[in-house]
This record gives sequence, C-alpha cells and structure tokens, in this order.
Amino acid sequence: MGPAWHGGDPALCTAVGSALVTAPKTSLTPPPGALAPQRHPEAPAPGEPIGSHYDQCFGCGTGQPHGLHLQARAGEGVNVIAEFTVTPDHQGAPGLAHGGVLASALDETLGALNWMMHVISVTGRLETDFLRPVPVETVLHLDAQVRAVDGRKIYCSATGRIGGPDGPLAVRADALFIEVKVEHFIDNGRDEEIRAAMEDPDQVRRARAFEVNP
Ligand SMILES: CCCCCCCC/C=C\CCCCCCCC(=O)SCCNC(=O)CCNC(=O)[C@H](O)C(C)(C)COP(=O)(O)OP(=O)(O)OC[C@H]1O[C@@H](n2cnc3c(N)ncnc32)[C@H](O)[C@@H]1OP(=O)(O)O
Repeated sequence: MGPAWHGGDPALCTAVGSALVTAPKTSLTPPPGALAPQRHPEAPAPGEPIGSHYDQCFGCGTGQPHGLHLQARAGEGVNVIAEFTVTPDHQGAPGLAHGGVLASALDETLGALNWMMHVISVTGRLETDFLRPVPVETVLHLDAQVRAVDGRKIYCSATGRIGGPDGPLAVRADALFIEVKVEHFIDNGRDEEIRAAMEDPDQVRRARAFEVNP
C-alpha cells in the first residue's frame, strides 16, 4: 500500500500498515481439540421457525421496516435454513444484490444457530466468498451449520444458493462466533433501546432462556 492512505500522513500510514501486517489472524479452521456441536434438547424441531431475537434487528426483526426479514427454520442437526428474496432495495449494481446485504443475510442465518445450541454468540469474524452475481427477485436459499466448538469459539459456515436448495452456489461464508452473556448487550447497547428491551418481558425471556445449558 502506498502513502495515499490516511491523507498521505506517512506516520499514520506506517503505524496502521504495520498493525495490519502484524495483527494475529485466527484460523477459521477448528483446532484439533475442538468438539462436535451439540443440538440442545430444547432446540426447535426440524422445520420449526426460529423467532426473531429482537424485533428491531436488521436481519430478522419483524418490526424493522428497513430490514431483511429473514425467517430461519431449524434443520435436522445443528443447522438452520432460510430463504431471502433480493428486492430492488438491496441493489449494489443495477439489478444485482449488494455484497454487503448478502453478507448480512449470511451473518443473520449464522446468528440463528444460537437457537440450535441455546448459546448467545456474536460474530467475531465473517469471511465471505461471492461466487455468482445475485439478481433482484432471486430467492437465495441459505443454509448455516455449526462445524465445531472450542470453548467460547463457535466455528460455523453458511451457503446461499440461487433458485432452490440445490441450486447454484452464489455465496458462502466461514465464520467464528464468540459466546457472550446477556450483559454483552446490556453493557454495550444504547440506553434507550436496552431500557425498552428490558421492559419487554418476551425479550427478557428470550435472552435469559439461552443462559441455562443442560
Ligand atoms: C434484556 C436485554 C436484551 C438483550 C437481548 C439480546 C438478545 C440477543 C440474542 C441473540 C443475539 C444474536 C445476534 C445475531 C446477529 C447476527 C450476528 C451479528 O451480526 S452480531 C454483531 C456483530 N458482532 C459484534 O458486534 C461483536 C463485536 N466484538 C466483540 O464484542 C468482542 O470482540 C467479542 C465479544 C467477539 C470477543 O471479545 P471478548 O473480550 O469477550 O473475548 P476475547 O478474549 O477477545 O475473544 C475470545 C476468543 O475468541 C477469539 N476471537 C475474538 N474475536 C476474534 C476475531 N475477530 N477473529 C478471530 N478470533 C477471535 C479470541 O482470540 C479468543 O480466543 P482464545 O480464547 O484466546 O483462543
């Protein structure tokens, strides 16, 4: 990278450049000691819809007018499936889905895996491959699964296929989700929304249900 970065400030450029070069890169491949994921006994039955974790979530919230409105369903194993219809609102290039929107759809589908393990986790890392352009009006068939668990680290992957569950592969992602407690949201979220969420008994029940493992 040349000194055009950061308005040409060579000091900042060097500092940021070296940080990028030396930053540790955790592999998205589970380490040898990682465990197979366990489907929680109270996970939704195969085919059962997985409700939204938060009404205002951009990915799954039914009360979010600008959102993707993804509705994932439980799979047979530690996996979930979902369909996402690309609309004109999701364009990047004319008539084609924006890559960031597709990454969001993958991220949200991966997030729904929390329900299969009854663990609250957030995305630490998401590595996405865009293999084919995805036109507006396409139904993207998403499938996410947990591959392995190592302490708080959840190794998972997702695919998005065009036109059907066995259609051509358009996008895929490998991700590392990190288990957190409810306090992660309470401590970091904006007061206004956190207060509203804590006053909503359904929201509190949804969040707390994950904290008790068998
Ligand atoms: C009543 C209240 C209502 C609340 C209601 C809430 C209900 C919610 C229910 C369900 C939510 C589901 C939401 C799904 C939505 C879709 C998914 C998203 O988009 S999530 C948003 C985007 N992600 C973030 O905003 C994370 C931002 N990052 C962080 O907050 C931290 O970095 C965090 C929590 C990920 C880790 O921080 P640390 O301090 O807890 O832990 P450390 O020690 O840093 O990491 C633990 C291990 O993970 C590795 N790790 C962490 N980040 C990594 C990374 N980026 N790449 C590789 N490895 C990483 C570390 O190397 C470490 O590994 P070693 O144990 O040492 O082996």
